[in-house]
Amino acid sequence: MASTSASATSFKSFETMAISNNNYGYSHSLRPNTNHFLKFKPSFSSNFLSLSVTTKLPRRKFQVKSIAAPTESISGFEEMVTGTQRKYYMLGGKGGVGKTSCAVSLAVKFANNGHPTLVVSTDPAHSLSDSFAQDLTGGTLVAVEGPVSPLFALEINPEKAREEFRNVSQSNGGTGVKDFMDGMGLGLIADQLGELKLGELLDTPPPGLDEAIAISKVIQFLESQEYNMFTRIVFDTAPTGHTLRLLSLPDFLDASIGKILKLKQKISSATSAIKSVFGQGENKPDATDKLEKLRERMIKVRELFRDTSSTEFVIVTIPTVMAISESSRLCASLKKESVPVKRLVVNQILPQSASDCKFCAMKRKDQTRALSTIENDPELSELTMIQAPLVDVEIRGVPALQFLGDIVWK
Ligand SMILES: Nc1ncnc2c1ncn2[C@@H]1O[C@H](COP(=O)(O)OP(=O)(O)OP(=O)(O)O)[C@@H](O)[C@H]1O
Repeated sequence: MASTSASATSFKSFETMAISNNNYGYSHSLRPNTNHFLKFKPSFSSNFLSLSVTTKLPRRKFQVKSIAAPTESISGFEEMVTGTQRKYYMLGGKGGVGKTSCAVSLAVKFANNGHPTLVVSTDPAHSLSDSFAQDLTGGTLVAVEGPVSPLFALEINPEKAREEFRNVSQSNGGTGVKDFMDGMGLGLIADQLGELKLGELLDTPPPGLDEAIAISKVIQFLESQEYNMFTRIVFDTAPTGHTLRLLSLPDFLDASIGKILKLKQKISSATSAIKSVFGQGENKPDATDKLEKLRERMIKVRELFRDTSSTEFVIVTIPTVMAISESSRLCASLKKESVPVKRLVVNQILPQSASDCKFCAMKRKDQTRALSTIENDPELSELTMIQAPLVDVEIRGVPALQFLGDIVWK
């Protein structure tokens, strides 16, 4: 294990934490459309960590202060930030462990280190807007105010994305095509189409479908000239179960779409003769092209998840035995699917305190026990463990995210 030991000594890395924000709410930290160049001054001493963030406009000074010493664990951020080749980081884990906070703070840190960065939420229950304290809804790229280099966020509306997919697939394999074929006396092929049950799939989508479509949509954005500047893409993924199903879903969808396209070819050749007899014009370029494009993107999603040179899945967890067990299963599944995974963030570790109340003492004991299970876990012990403290302020708005990022991503 490349990090600090998971014993009680781990807790010595934090002193009691106190954070002030000069009485300004983080939610008002930066106004939209203001000049957002920052003076960014992190300073560390042996047991004091402070970060001043000053915006040119409006004239407000935010200070996030803590008497915490930086953690001992090293995330290997240097390696993550090096190089201009585009890299993808997918952060995932159990619900509520801090995936969004970790993902967003990483994105802010990339942007502050010179990388034009895109952070994407593929979690159906988005929280990017809440995390940045900025309205990012709308399914398109929105500039985040604050960081030095461009930082954009994208919240994909999963239902809308699925609806688009439905429209494309229905015009190929839905009732329109079936009725047309019935009319042409090609009922047998129509029955085969029915067997694909694509409509059913879209009415009761399996978990992971939305996310697969969401990721394919991101790829669609990134293919455009306008957005090829991004060198770091950070995904805030949906909770564990969805992510796992997502891994096998591209294969499934690829197979379904592949069948539809094959069938479509058969239909085209069968109907072209009829059309020539009845003098009907050639088909306009129809939705098949779109479907083919979608299929290509699905293949790219699958490849992306497994590309060790450009992609890494970072598991986020908390120090409880239950969360760690789930993380271990997630790690095993990711490895089985050949998804590159190197780092484990253990979030919300209790800071050291000289005077624990009974409750805190119990909690600390539990956390110590949970951390020691990581050391003995065959899957997780191989990963670089990054310890992130539980801070006594809500991680909301760019200044707070910068603060968290500087503690976690070192
Ligand atoms: N290290 C931390 N210290 C204090 N609060 C934290 C920390 N990490 C996360 N939180 C808080 O915990 C809550 C949940 O965090 P977050 O939204 O990042 O989790 P999530 O795993 O993305 O949740 P979900 O699965 O619901 O999307 C938020 O209020 C966040 O501010």
